[in-house]
Amino acid sequence: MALELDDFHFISMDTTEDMTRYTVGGYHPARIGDIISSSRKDDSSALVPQYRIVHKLGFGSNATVWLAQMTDSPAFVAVKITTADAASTNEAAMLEAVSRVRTTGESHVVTLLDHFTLHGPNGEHLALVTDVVAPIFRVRSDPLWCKTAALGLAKAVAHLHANGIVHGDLHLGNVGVAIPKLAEEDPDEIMQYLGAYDLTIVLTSSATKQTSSLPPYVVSPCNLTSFYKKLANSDLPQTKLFDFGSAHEVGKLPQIFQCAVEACAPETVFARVVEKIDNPFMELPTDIWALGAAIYKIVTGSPLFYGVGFTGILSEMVPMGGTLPQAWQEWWLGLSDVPTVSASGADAWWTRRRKMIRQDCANDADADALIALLRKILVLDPKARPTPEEILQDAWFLRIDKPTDEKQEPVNSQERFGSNSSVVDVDHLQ
Ligand SMILES: Nc1ncnc2c1ncn2[C@@H]1O[C@H](COP(=O)(O)OP(=O)(O)OP(=O)(O)O)[C@@H](O)[C@H]1O
Repeated sequence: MALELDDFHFISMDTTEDMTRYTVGGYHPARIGDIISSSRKDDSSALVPQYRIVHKLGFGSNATVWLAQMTDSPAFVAVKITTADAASTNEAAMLEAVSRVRTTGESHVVTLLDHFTLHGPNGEHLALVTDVVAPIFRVRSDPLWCKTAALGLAKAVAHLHANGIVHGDLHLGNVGVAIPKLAEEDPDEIMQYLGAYDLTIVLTSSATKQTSSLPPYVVSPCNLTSFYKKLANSDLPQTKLFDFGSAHEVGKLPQIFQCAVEACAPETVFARVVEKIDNPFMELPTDIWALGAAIYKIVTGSPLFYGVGFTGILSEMVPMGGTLPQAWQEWWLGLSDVPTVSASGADAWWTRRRKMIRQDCANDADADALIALLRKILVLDPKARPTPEEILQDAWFLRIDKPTDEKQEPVNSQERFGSNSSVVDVDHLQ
């Protein structure tokens, strides 16, 4: 298929990156088969590791991410190439800081294997080489699988926080699961399994606009989901947290502020929406709220809040907590038609959610334990939220339940998503 650049922005933004960002300061115009390294392309130094791009893994607002192989090894890696404007982020430094201190047991953060500056027509980009993961949301499975995935994510947060690092953009779009058997598979068979490339040719309306800033085509990300399922079979997942583009040391501001609607902590939304602070402080408890929202979504498959956007989300958050921080009183009382904030109102909120949560838990007791944990985490006062260690010791994580066949009423879409079911995926506040 060939599209003119002017059409592209509207047609294919969901499956590929925004084409208008292929400009100076934007994405690097990578192509399948490109060999990239820290040196310029004409420097053939054998000592510098080189990576051949073989497929697309994904894209975000700050980067495209590619499946690649080292030229001297068949092993697959992920190469994240940032936009030139985002090249100065401290993502590599944050990942290095996290990797420096080893965890006991398996790691739940992607491993930084290499990083370098890539020179291209749109500027200098940061290239980060890590292990390849499968998207957690697409591969989620039964209740024990989900609990294991949630436990891994809590361990990742514990590891970061023990090292004084706030992730800052913790949502399921930034969480994957390791594909440990990837290295054992025949690379040719893997490529066969990923199937044909879905390419869209980029043709500008006039020849003068066809600059080297543009790639010759854009490619849709490959589908690792069925491949992961084939390899993992019934194995329990090893969760891996990635995208450290908003990560920062405790007490410092992130270089890039962005927060997914479904994971943004109340104090951050309040600072942005009510206090109009452009780059609010995001401290450790903001990650804890996001962890609670992520656990909710891993288990239920649905976001905590749906289709309400940043302005509506605050009034959704208040009734579920049951108490109102002092600093919020004036704002809350200034709104019209708001309910009285009370503990019984919060009980009623969680009772309404219970049916949906129960649907994806092993049994009634498992669902009740999860709700008790979520109610400890999802509180408006950041200081009242538990630490990752307390979360890891929580009764819900300590129990392994066998699914029972207690009969469940099916959940309808109104109960799953609420009445605002119009927004589909991760929406960011930037
Ligand atoms: N290690 C990896 N293995 C497999 N896929 C990955 C990996 N890292 C990233 N991806 C894919 O690429 C996408 C974009 O990556 P990432 O979130 O790091 O980019 P970003 O531009 O920083 O995102 P954002 O829009 O949140 O700023 C991810 O959503 C995921 O689908």
